[in-house]
Amino acid sequence: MSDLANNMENLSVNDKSGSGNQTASSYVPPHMRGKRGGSRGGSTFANSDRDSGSYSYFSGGGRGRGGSRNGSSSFFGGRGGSSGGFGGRGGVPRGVGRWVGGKHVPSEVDEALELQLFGTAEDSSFQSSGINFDHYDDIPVEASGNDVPDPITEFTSPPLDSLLLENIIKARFIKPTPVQKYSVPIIAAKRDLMACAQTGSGKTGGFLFPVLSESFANGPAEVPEQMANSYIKKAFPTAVVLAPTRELATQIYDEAKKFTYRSWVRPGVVYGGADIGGQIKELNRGCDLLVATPGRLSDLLERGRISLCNIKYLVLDEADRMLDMGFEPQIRHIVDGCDMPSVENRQTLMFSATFPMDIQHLARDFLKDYVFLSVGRVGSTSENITQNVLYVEDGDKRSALLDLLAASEDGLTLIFVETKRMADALTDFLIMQDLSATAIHGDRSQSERERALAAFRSGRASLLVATAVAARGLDIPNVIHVINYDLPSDIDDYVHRIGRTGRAGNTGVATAFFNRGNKNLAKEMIELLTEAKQDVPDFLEQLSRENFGGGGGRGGRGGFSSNRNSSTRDYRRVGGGPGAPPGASRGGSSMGGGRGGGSWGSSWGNSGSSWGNTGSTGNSSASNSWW
Ligand SMILES: Nc1ncnc2c1ncn2[C@@H]1O[C@H](COP(=O)(O)OP(=O)(O)OP(=O)(O)O)[C@@H](O)[C@H]1O
Repeated sequence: MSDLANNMENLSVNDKSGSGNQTASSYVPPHMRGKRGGSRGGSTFANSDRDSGSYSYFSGGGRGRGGSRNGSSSFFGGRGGSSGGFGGRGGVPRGVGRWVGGKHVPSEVDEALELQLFGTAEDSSFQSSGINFDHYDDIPVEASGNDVPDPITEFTSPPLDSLLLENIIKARFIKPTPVQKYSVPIIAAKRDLMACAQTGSGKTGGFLFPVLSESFANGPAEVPEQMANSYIKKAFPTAVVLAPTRELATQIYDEAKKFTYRSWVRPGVVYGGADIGGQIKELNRGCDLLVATPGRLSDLLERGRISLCNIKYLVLDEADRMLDMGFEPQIRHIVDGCDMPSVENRQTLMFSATFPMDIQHLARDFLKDYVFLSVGRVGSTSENITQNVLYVEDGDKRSALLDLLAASEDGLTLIFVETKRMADALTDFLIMQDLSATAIHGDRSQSERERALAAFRSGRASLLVATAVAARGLDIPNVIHVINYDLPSDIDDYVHRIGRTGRAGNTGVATAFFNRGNKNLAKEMIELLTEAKQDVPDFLEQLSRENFGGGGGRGGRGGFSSNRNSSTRDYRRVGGGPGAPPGASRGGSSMGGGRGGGSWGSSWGNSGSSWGNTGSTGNSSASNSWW
């Protein structure tokens, strides 16, 4: 158990003695009295931030991973600019190779760009430095479907393209993670894939490696003649990766920049909330692998700036989220309502750490004869994460939080709340306590979000208060603690949230504040904790018993049995096989609640009809207005 976990054992968060006078300028937690200026309080950051009157004044340009490393890199890595990823010299892109006469001609080595993309082994802001995936070998892997290819055991060329292998080595990836071991040969065998693997276990490489390896070896697809003569200049990507948030899209793009280094493949990224004109300009310079949020991609498709006619690979990252109610119409529009090749003529790849049965069922519309891959149990949490569940009444949460933070080791702490308003209020409160906090949520502008994330990644703000917008996919090294100040209503969201720590073989701590308001989650929390070999507090058992018969189940999602065991496998193997009508397995829940059969059922018939109303931002306003 980590020191933090030990420290927390001594906490009594219901001890009201420490919670009085919360509005005083500086709260002193019980065990810190007489020790002010501990690990967090009194940082120069906090002071300067308060002087500025608001937590939003962070200058960009942190050294964190992802889009924020270059400050400007979230917009096509500053290609053509002086600082960003492929920054051009006199218009010649650095690190971009060519495909000439049926041959791949990699670009010259560019040491400065290499340093920017891959960092050094000593730089802890590059997560892959010194991590160890060895114990992942014990994790059970299940691959179901027809003729599943054997996994690879090492990164070698062949089967991987030699340039890709060089880039993998430059990234200091020593051996493939379990999901990568399987996904590489499955995708190389031209199979569709639904892959479920724990948070932080390398799913991004799981789709990038096989897609890029094939692309490097076989070159670009020809643009159809009638398209080439189009009046409007268009981009013709061969692979499109859809992600639910701008930050995740940017992060995937940054990973793609590493692994496409020196190759003919040019990655690009488009997302809402940013200047569309600048994005179109970048697309016009060429884009072979496009990472996009669905709303902005729909917008660019409508404007005729992108054609999907050459798509060989459609990737849905966080696929369950992408097919959830908010995004599904947009995805259907992109997939069925434009010029993307049919399911038979493209490969469709879905990745997530969670894959509820109802979403698996829906996903079959987009897949053909796919392999279902589960690494660990679908929706399980990593044993690398020590999970604590504390009983805290709503009114005691602030003081409990301060107690926890005071007991924390140095490092980054991510605090999840349910609403944007709460995110702002709690951040203000933390800053009032001289803590270095910032916030990320859907009401903040794109540049504010980027600055907040950059400040957090670089450690200038050690606390990030976030809504669910930061729950999925974000890969931030040194997050040592995730606190669910407010729990989500869906257990899968909890799984993704705590997965922001304990990534890539590292350890982390997750603490949840639980009270009667969360009792619908009690049963699934117990299952999850037990499965991950964590302590289950007595009050949770008691609340679960109280709630028994009260329609627990999947919280907001509902649909299938509340028993996680029955929803952690390939749905084709637990009844409701490919031939089953939609209602047969989706409506089979005895727990009721959740999606609400009526509206869910109706979305099947409405494919693509309502997408246009959801706007052009990265996130569907229909589904996430609270975050
Ligand atoms: N084979 C590998 N060797 C070393 N590091 C790796 C390897 N594959 C991935 N990583 C690193 O592990 C971290 C987590 O990877 P990634 O973000 O792809 O996880 P994920 O499974 O997509 O997580 P999430 O479910 O949260 O989206 C990243 O920092 C990545 O660079």
